[in-house]
Amino acid sequence: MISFPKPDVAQFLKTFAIGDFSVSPDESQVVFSTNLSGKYNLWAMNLPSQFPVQLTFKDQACQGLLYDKQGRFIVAGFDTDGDENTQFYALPLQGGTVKQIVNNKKTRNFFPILSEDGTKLYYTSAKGNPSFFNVFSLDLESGHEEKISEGKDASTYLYALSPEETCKLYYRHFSNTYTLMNVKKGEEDMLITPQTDEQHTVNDAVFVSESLIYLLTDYNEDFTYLASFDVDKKKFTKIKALENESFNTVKYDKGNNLLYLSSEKGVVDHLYQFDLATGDLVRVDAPCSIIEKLIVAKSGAAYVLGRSATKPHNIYKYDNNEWEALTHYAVPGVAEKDLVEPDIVTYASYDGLKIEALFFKAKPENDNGEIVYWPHGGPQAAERKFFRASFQFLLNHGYSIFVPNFRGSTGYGLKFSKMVEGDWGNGPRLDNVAALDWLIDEGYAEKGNILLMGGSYGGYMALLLHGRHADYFKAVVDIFGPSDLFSFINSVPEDWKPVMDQWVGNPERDREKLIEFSPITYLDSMTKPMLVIQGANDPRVVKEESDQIVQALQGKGRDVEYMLLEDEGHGFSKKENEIAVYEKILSFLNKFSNKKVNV
Ligand SMILES: CC(=O)N[C@@H](C)C(=O)N[C@@H](C)C(=O)N[C@@H](C)C(=O)O
Repeated sequence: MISFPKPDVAQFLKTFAIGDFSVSPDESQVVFSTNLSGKYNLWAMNLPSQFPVQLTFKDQACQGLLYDKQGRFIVAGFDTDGDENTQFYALPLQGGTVKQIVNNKKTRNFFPILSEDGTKLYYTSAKGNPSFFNVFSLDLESGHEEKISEGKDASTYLYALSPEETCKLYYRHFSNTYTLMNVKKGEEDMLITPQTDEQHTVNDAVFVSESLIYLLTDYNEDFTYLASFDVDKKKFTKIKALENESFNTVKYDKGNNLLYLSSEKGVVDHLYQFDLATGDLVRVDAPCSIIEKLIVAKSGAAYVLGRSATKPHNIYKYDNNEWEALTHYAVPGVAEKDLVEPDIVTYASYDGLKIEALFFKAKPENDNGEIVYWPHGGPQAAERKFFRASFQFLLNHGYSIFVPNFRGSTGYGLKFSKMVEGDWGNGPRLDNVAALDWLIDEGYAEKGNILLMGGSYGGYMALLLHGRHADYFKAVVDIFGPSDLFSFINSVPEDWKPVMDQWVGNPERDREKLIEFSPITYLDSMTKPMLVIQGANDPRVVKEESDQIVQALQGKGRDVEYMLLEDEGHGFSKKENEIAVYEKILSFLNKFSNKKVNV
């Protein structure tokens, strides 16, 4: 029998992803943004056919995707090569001709919302107010545009309209752990959570009538619960909480008088139906461990975009108590059983704080004995049970991967998430050191023999661990990590700047701390070979953050390779680039593998 070689990097990375999706009002079409052609474009399935047809050829990732409420056209946002300056376009249901409807060059635009009759597009924009944003109403027939709201003390987004459009809901982002919503009815402006000086978040809300809103908030609690706000009575009511679990999405099923709720519990998500008449909350078994988007159609059918550790992005439909997969993405030629499901482990940090981590162990037949240590990005994010082609191909090539949800991560309550604020380089760093010691004590790794790799905040942490604890590692990969917190604070998008004080620190007030927390302070001890990867258009962690650390280390004669991607931002959206990046990473790591890899 003929034998075939092991799957290579390209094969794993030819697993396609889905960035966003929407369902037409009559449920006859599903549109989704996917990299099926190697670059992100919109594709559609004209149901019941699941054969996808390509609608756009812009080769750009989509942000903001919705149908006209009468199902006559689609609105989609695209940026250019990762610059995050999203502009809006309208297109016919069968694609082809795309018409640009918002063209605010070099400006960030967000959250398109169409009026019920499809004549008006509401959107939030940095135009004229780069820190706090303005909201515009654009008449799609005449092209006349009106500013309807001006953000003042926080980035302010138009979030939703009531069914008859008499109320507008605004979302205000003061920091990642302090977000409020206000409802505006005529000239009256009301907060939908009680007034307090205690920081809390409102992370989703839905109108079920002109005057009743259901919202998800952690006001007065650590985990996000379901509450309601009656606009006429100005009354907030707590409805339903779960233990150590935060609701993060709420959708309304009018026909069945139900709410669909998704929740976050550590490294997995759950899905529920909440009966508004009886108050019963029923868990619905989801076909994936992470729910990235939930849509409830007028018919009551629910649509989910989700993924699991061993299953890439797919769209599923839930109807009559049954799930149907509408897309069938998988790793080409690799069975799910040959992919690795992570173990969930818990270890105690330096101060006794319990930290949850995912440990992906290479299968014995592949294992090369190497450990890749991956601090996640965000930092107010988490590594969860979701598919990463990059992890699965490294595992297939023998590398085990350890990922801790250090303090500051999401999924463990508001207090835990706040623990990184103003403390980028101490508590979270020591949680990482405790994880490294745990790996050594448990016999999984040896000091000095660990491979360190991270992206964004994870890249920052990789640089900082390299600078302060180089003796644990033999080589380091930094993917667009901030290298100097002073220059990082100065170069982030304008709307992030008001957040930096609480999130990272103030360059004057916290000068000593920011020096201590900046990787560039520790150049002398960064002695291990490094690979640095950066997207030239990254607006979050700009190219200069990588340029400066590479130049400084190369100036000292250190072994540092630099890979710059001209047409990418904060991530690798084009298959060709993604494959080149991970081929580079694999060959870099293979140089340090004790057991020569059988490729
Ligand atoms: C709403 C928002 O974008 N807030 C930002 C301050 C934020 O938290 N951004 C992160 C998602 C982010 O991009 N962080 C970088 C540094 C990363 O680690 O990916």
